Amino acid sequence: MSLSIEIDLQNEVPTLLRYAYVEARNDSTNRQVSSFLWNRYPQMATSRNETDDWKSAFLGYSYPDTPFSRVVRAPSVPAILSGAEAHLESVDIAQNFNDPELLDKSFLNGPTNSTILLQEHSFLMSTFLLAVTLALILLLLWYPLRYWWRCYNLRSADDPSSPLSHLPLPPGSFGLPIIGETVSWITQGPKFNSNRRKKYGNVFKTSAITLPMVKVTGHEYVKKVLMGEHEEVTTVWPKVVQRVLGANGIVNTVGPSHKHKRRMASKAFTAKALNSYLPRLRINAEKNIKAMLDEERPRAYDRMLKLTFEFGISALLGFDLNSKEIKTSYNTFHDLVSNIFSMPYRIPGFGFDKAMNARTELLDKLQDQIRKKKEIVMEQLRNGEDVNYEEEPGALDIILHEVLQRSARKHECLNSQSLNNNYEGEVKENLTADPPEEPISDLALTEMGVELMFAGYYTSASALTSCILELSRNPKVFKKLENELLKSGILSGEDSIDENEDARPEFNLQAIQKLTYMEQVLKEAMRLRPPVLGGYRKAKRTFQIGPYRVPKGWYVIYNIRDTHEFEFENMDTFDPDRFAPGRDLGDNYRFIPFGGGPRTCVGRAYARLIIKLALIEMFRHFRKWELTSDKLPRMKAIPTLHPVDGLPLKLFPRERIGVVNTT
Ligand code: HEM
Repeated sequence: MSLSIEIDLQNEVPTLLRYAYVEARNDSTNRQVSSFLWNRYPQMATSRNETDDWKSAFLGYSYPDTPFSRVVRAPSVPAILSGAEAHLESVDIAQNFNDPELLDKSFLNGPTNSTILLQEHSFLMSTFLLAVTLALILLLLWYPLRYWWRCYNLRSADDPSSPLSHLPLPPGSFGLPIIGETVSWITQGPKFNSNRRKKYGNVFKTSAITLPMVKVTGHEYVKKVLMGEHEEVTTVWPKVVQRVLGANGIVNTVGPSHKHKRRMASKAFTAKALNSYLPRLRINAEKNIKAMLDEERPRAYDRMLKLTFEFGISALLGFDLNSKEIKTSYNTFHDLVSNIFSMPYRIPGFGFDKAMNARTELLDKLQDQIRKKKEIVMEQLRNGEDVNYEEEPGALDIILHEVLQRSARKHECLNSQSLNNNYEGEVKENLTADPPEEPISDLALTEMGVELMFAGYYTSASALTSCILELSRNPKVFKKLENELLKSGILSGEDSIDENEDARPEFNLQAIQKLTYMEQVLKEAMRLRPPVLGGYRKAKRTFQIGPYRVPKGWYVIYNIRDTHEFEFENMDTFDPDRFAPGRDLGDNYRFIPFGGGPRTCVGRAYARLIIKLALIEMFRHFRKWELTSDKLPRMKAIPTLHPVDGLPLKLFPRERIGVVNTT
């Protein structure tokens, strides 16, 4: 009992102070005390008015409209006041007012130990009770919630019009209500798939981010999904990817328009086009690999990112930027790519917002360039000229040329007005061709430029880093590749390739394509560590996969890494001879680092070229490289597979660049 009185008094200190204050103010001789109290304990009333209310209330007045007066009229107040009075009687107010310390003691005494204990206990007790209540509620709701979640997902699988509705759904679990298996997916990494594959097989259902989906592994099922593009499935990238890359490029376009854009883009990756990129790429490769010599702690992945980015700027976009401009655009692209798999909530300063800001900045710059390029191409077309490969066009220039040329041919309106001023509208009006070819607008070309960069430089840097990693761990493979390069004559040649253009004979696409062992090494690196782990699709209609049905509207994810694991024995052994000429791989869909079917990677020939070029430069400059740690680096899958530490290397430069010591 006594404890509770103490608590009351403690809790009511402000009341006591108010009481004292009112008392003091009532007494005209005690004005001094009153102002002292006001200054010292301003917290006792939020305003003088409030105190006046209190005073009035205490004296028996009431102001019905003031909240304070309502408090005063509360039934507990008289009791508090009498408690306060009782307390004050034992305190000589007038005396204590002159002694602040005493006043503190009288009014603001801290709670006794037992009071604190009781307060802590009561806090713990109420937390405990709250937790128990919540647990009970959850327990009661658990089974109904799970049942609802199951029904909700099963309802989404209903497609009565489908002749396949009698087939069972793939095995698997929808996980926890609402969040599904999202948490396990994020936390378990590759084990998420492998554990479930062991349990359910190569086709299983799951649910993540509230969406029911089917995950597919193995050449048979993956082929079915990839070949079903446009008919049974359609590509659907996550929302943020869609927004950041835009709806007009290749990646997010579907149907005939997609086919048309791919056809245009593929012109930029013919042998002729690739050969025309080579001189620029070689200079860039040499500059970047050489720069590693000056670095205190060179990291392979970081350098390869810079290198593939610069490759992209010059060969894909066809820009000639100075080092400052390259650095600025590198940072902007980095913001775009590294945040492209963020949560779809645009909050200033967070991932999605950063990626969108980067998009706006890049589109602004690119659109300007495209307008200028367009004028040049228009002039060439008017003069009846084809792409001038001597002038080292970028992939985007070649695509632009193709787009404008086709449009001009098709509509027989090669006059500057129609193409310059209202290109999109003009073509739309006259469109009668079969299959329909959507006009490719400036925006579409701009978005294609951004997406070629996006799709190209992180992926290639990832594959290159895996090659470098495995070559450092497999000296025999290193030696064999070195010998191949030596025999080809590609390694010879002095330092400055731009000044000694003929120093390395036959340095062209065909010569690089003859490096079969290098191709094997690259394939094996991408088998073991595919840069892209899989792809997203959505079922356009209910379709069959194995003995199961995939319902219309469900998401389908095909697994690249898991397919390699399933299809190849000794997944973790690095053995380029798996891909030796004459070794029959069987079905093409057993090895799918570039995907397959109508959505197969558009830039794969370019990617293989730049990776090989960079490796050649590595061999020209270094007789050996080693990892700085004995342990394999930890890998991260987003945005593409890469070592978290950037893969620091110890480099062993060659005495003379390009000269291999064969002893
Ligand atoms: C080693 C490097 C690369 C790898 C491993 C890779 C992998 C892939 C994969 C797996 C896909 C299919 C995605 C899907 O099925 O949804 C793809 C698509 C694509 N890739 Fe690559 N890629 C690489 C380099 C490049 C480069 C250098 C470019 C451009 C120059 C590029 C441009 C594209 C484009 C535009 C698509 C979308 C195709 C479409 O939707 O029709 N990729 N890539």
